[in-house]
Amino acid sequence: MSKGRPVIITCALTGAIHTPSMSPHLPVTPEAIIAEALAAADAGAAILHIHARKCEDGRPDQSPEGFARILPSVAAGTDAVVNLTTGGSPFMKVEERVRPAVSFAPELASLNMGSINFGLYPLLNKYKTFQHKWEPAHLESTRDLVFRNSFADIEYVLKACYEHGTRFEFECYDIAHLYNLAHFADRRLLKPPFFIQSVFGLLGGIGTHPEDVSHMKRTADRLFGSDFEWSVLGAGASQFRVAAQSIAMGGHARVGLEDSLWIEKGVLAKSNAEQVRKVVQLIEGLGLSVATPDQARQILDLKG
Ligand SMILES: C[C@H](N)CC(=O)CC(=O)O
Ligand SMILES: [Zn+2]
Repeated sequence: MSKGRPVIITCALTGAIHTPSMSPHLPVTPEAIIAEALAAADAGAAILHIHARKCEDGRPDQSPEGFARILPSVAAGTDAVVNLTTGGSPFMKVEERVRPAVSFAPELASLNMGSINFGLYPLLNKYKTFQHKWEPAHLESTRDLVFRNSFADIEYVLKACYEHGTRFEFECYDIAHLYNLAHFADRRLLKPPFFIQSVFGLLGGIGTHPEDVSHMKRTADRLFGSDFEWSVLGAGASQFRVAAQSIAMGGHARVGLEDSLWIEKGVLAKSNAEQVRKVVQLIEGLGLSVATPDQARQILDLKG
C-alpha cells in the first residue's frame, strides 16, 4: 500500500444532464443511486456528489423529498462525505436549486462560480432514440441554455448554506470563475481552504488541452497560494486524461456518470465504481494513496 500524498476521489453518480436513454448504467431510481453510491465509496471515492431524479422517468428532481429517498441509506451504508448539488439542473431557478442543501445541511455542497452557455451539441447529434418524451426536449432546449450563476445567485447560495456549516466544492468552468471565487474570498464571505473543482470540456467553458489544465492550476496558484485544494473533472472522453494530469500536478480528481458515461473510447462504463477503480489505479500507479473520507474531511476542513 503506497503511503504517498492522499488523493481525494469525488464520484458524481448521476447528475441532471445525461438522460436514461444514453446509458442503461445511468442510475435513476433512488435504489439504483444508493447502490451506486455505496459501491463507489467501497471502490475508493471519499466524496459522493449527489443529484436526485424522478423515479418514474429519470427527470432531474431537486425536491428535498427526492433526496430524502436517498440520503439516509447512503449515510447508513458509508462514511463517505456527501456533497449535495446546488446546481440541480441548469433549467432551474437558484431558489429551487438550493433547497436540498438547506434542508439537509450536508458537509459539502457544490457552488457554481459563474454563468456559462451550456452547450450539449455533442449529445444532441449523438442520440436519436429515446425512452421518455422529456429527453429530446431536454436536449433540444440546451441550444439556447445559459446556466445562470450571477453574483447575486452565488451570494444567495453561499449565505443560505454557510450558516449550517456546509462548505463548498467551487465549480469553476473557466478562468473567470477563479477570479469570481477570489472576489468572494476578498469580501471574507468564504474561508480557506477553498476546494476548487475545475471543470474541463463542457462547451461554453474551458477546453481539455493540457495547456488549459495547466493554465487553470497556474491561475489558482497565483490567486490563492496555499489556501486551496485543487480537483478536476473532465467531461466525456477527457475524464481520465484530465484526472491523470491533475494527480501528477498535486491535485485531486472527480469521476462519475454525471459527467462521463465512458470507461474508454466507445465503451460505456458499467458503473460509477468501475470509473473509481480506474482512477485508483492511476493514483497508486504514481505511488500515491487514495484519501479516506476522514482524510478528505481533514484536508478540506469539513464539519464531520
Ligand atoms: C459539470 C458538473 N456536472 C457540474 C455540476 O456538478 C454542477 C452542480 O451539480 O452543482
Ligand atoms: Zn452536479
